[in-house]
Amino acid sequence: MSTAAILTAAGSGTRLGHDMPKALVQLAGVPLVVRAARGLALAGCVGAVVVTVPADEVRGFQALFAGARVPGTRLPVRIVPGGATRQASVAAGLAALDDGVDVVLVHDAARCLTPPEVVTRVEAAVRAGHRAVVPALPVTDTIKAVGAPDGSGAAPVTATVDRAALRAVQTPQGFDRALLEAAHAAGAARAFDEARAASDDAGLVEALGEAVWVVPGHDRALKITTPRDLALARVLLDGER
Ligand SMILES: Nc1ccn([C@@H]2O[C@H](COP(=O)(O)OP(=O)(O)OP(=O)(O)O)[C@@H](O)[C@H]2O)c(=O)n1
Ligand SMILES: C[C@](O)(CO)[C@H](O)COP(=O)(O)O
Repeated sequence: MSTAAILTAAGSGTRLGHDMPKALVQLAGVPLVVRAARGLALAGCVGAVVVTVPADEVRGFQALFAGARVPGTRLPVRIVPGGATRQASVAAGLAALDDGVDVVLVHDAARCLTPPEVVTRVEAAVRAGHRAVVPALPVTDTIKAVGAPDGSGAAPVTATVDRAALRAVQTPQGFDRALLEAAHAAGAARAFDEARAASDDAGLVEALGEAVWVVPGHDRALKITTPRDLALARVLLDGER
């Protein structure tokens, strides 16, 4: 039995605002998707990676992963067309896994600086018997629930949430394969509607009534969503040199 990763890279990157899919945007000369795949390879516990990509970009991504390996490593890569939502892309990745895979890590290409130790921590927790595991960080802002905005755009606060009980969830999220497949099958009707699709895979597992466990995440596992995130990632890399 082995562990595989599904690396989601089929998004367009609207909020980043480049004229190419976000996963192809370069950070210090390396596309985000290649950085993310290298992080998975460095962890040492992943035996294969399935990358979900925009349907019209399959050849371009295949060229990035020449020889169907993560560049600079021997880790095998399969490129598959993703779907209309992240949930649909993960479902497409699941369908492409080899038979011998029993643990699946689902990771965002957009979280391309995730340290390998986070990957190994999540995978080890699944192997230890926690069938659904997410890395996460405590929240540092005060979080308030709000109601509908009034005519001026100001929204009334309806509650202040106890932040001690909250966590901001990252990827990779790790799962027993059978559980993840059951969760995606049960949530399949939501997959093609962005408004109803699950924003993460653990949410589909929770909807089944199954337990999801949290392990420590990492500041560097930030999701590159906006130009500000990309600038922050550049600063983090510069700080390393
Ligand atoms: N249909 C989709 C949408 C998203 N993703 C992937 O899911 C991850 C998290 O999505 P997000 O950061 O929201 O990326 P985009 O959807 O590209 O961003 P935007 O909403 O700004 O277009 C990304 O690695 C993205 O490539 C995917 O594989 N398939
Ligand atoms: C999966 C995820 O990265 C966990 O925080 C997040 O939910 C993805 O959300 P997005 O709106 O698809 O970026």
